[in-house]
Amino acid sequence: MKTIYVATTNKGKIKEFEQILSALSIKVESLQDHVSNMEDVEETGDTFEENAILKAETYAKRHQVPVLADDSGLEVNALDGEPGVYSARYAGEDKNDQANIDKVLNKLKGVEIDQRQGAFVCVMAYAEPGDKAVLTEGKCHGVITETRQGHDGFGYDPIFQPNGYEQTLAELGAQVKNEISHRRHALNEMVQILSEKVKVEG
Ligand SMILES: O=c1[nH]c(=O)c2ncn([C@@H]3O[C@H](COP(=O)(O)OP(=O)(O)OP(=O)(O)O)[C@@H](O)[C@H]3O)c2[nH]1
Ligand SMILES: [Mg+2]
Repeated sequence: MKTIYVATTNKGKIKEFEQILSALSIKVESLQDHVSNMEDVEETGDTFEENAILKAETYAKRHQVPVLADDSGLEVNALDGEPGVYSARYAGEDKNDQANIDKVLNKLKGVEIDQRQGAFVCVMAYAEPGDKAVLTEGKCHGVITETRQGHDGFGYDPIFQPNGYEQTLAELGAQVKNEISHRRHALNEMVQILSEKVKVEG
């Protein structure tokens, strides 16, 4: 199978892509390690789908390699789906995880635990140079805790407790997260599609 390049500027995501895909026996490389000038793609879409397509198709065309990219984020029911597509930049353009967490916790101050449901969403896009992207989606449902707990992972992991667990993703650690995460679910489906594609294309 040809090498697929994972295109993301987020170090936390790269680690998860590599761990999940190696468990699924797929070899990937980081596009950032392959090219010297991986400039960020501007995320001008209003939906995860639009931004995932933008990233995969633009990087594939720009660097002439097959690309996997995702657009992901946290949707909180009590905040009408915020931070959503703006998850990385919720508290400002400098993408500060700690400030983003503070903003969510402040907005949810006084909201009871049974009203703090939310989900991580991941839209995965695979594109070959010049072709339209193929998309899959994964979700991980849970609740937003009242305080930060744990140090693993990235983003909002310290305040997200997946359904069926008593700890946050940051406490549960990479092994558990990568079994149950939105990214894992989206990649499982994508790997199925890519293996069918290989069979058809020979
Ligand atoms: O706690 C978290 N655990 C996760 O598993 C997770 N997945 C996404 N997110 C949040 O959503 C943003 C993605 O935004 P995003 O898809 O635009 O990615 P990004 O800007 O970080 O990098 P790139 O891939 O676009 O280069 C991230 O920065 C995080 O704030 C997560 N938070
Ligand atoms: Mg981004």
